[in-house]
Amino acid sequence: MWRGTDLGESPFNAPLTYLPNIFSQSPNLSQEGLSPSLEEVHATPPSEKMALILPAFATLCLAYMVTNIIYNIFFHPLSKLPGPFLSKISSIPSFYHAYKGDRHIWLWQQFQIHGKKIRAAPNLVLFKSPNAYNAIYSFKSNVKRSSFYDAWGRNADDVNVLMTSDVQLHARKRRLLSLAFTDHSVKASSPFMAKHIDRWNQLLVGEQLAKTDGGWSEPRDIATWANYLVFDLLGDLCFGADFKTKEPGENSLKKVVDAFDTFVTFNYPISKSPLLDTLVWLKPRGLNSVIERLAPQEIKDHYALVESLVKERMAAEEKREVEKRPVEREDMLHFLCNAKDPETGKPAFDFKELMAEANLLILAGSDTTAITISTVLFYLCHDRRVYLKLVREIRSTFSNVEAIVHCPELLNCKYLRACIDETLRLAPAAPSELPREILPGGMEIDGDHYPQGVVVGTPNWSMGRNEEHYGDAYTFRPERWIVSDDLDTLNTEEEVLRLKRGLHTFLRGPGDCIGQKLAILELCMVIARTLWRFDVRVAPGTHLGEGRAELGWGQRDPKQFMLKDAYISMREGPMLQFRAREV
Ligand code: HEM
Repeated sequence: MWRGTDLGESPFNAPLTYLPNIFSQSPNLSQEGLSPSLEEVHATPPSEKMALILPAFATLCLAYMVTNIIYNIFFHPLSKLPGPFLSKISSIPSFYHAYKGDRHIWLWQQFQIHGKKIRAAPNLVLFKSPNAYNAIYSFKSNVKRSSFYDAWGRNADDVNVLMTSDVQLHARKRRLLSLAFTDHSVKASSPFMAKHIDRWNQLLVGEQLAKTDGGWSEPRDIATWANYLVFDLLGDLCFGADFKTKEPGENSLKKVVDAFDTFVTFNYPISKSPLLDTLVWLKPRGLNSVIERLAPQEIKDHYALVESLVKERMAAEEKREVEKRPVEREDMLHFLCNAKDPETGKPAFDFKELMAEANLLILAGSDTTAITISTVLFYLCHDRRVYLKLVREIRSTFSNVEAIVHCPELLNCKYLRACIDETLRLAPAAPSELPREILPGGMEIDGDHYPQGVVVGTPNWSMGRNEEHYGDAYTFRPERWIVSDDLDTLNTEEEVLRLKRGLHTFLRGPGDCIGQKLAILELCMVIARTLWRFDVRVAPGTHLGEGRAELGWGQRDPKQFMLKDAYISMREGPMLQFRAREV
């Protein structure tokens, strides 16, 4: 393919904000009659000046756009790549599908039409191949997070590890944050989890148990119920606060969960829009304060609450250290407050950094895990064979529910883990690509060279449905992740390793999910405790979350869970019922 010119050298790579500068520097424009001379402009009254300047400016913009389109179609380093025609010239299709929430489906359709790689926007190449995945996201990759991530920060102080695109700065932040994610801290989170899951289980069956038909509970929309469980759990785990959103009755914090979903759904199309660079430029120049002022009251209240919790805890931890008292709560905030920078021996985080990371943890950890709880339960309740096999594993491994904690028996429940992996393959918490920008020097992907400045990625929804890699890619079959010499489920170690090279829903490499061990523990405990106690079924007559014919190509199968793409996945359902287990 092409070798040579990096995108950074192209005048068309400049953000739209700099448009007037680019054109005012061109020596030919006034000679060509596109704009008036300086003398003419100075001699005319202001209203007439505007009458001259506006058409000239419009003409310049038009000329820029036409030139840009021609460049993108014929001369751009990505011009030979397959993909929808409109995407060659503009990010509008990408923006439109982000706005509709079906960008992951649109990308999947483009792979079906064009093959293993597509140009999804003028400067964006996406791949559907494990080799490309490993080239883009590994520790050796010559990439950084793209400007997509710059669209998400609240203000100049809100720079957390996820939004840091500078490679060295990210590595430093990451090293410090990982001090709070040790094996010890994950194990210490188990009692917090047990407490919240048990209460959640109680509420799921409610007072209805044995009163309604066959002892089944009222139908529960698991999307909402899982949101509340995880939000409460992370509140407790991160800040030592019980948000109580899962409890019945009024609670203003319940609205925070929805408000964050609204914020993500609003921000995602912006981060995929042709105006991204302009908006990112405007953010520190006033746009951030406008957005902050317009934010829903629930979000403002939530940040204020987190701020006071962090301040209180910092003071309490300092006091405890001075008084040399033992630790009262081993939660995330305890580990973050006490983390020391290994190079300086000083506290790893100041107040602002602590706020930024604490807010990220609750956001990054809540929606993702809640989505996966909903999706695991969806797939289990839509496949009786898998459901019964998993129930048998859980109930035969543990003689009582209290034993389901952070322990080798739980982490060795192979079928449980395989069900989670299979769910994350088909319904990833982040369904589209996690975009990375190529650094100076360019890089090889799938045998082709790509220059500096190109943005690349591998969309998770399409990767998980790669028939070349998985064969029966659309079937929910957890057995594919387990080595077995049983004749019905025969599977070799090599085959499992080969499959694992294609599935990285927690990402891989320098920016992988720092909370993945915590998330796996939480998912295992929620599913195992719930299925140990209850029989579960889809509420008769309900179909929430299922694929439907009217949704169109790629979304018709009722056995597949349908998501909306808002960088993280949005969803509804399933509607489930619970009753005390019969055996
Ligand atoms: C099923 C649950 C989860 C999934 C599928 C998941 C997935 C991911 C993915 C794909 C990324 C990379 C995002 C990107 O580069 O755009 C990520 C990053 C991250 N996740 Fe998770 N996550 C989960 C749960 C959690 C939990 C429970 C926490 C913490 C409480 C957490 C904290 C983070 C943080 C801090 C990052 C940024 C890491 C960095 O930039 O170095 N996640 N996660």
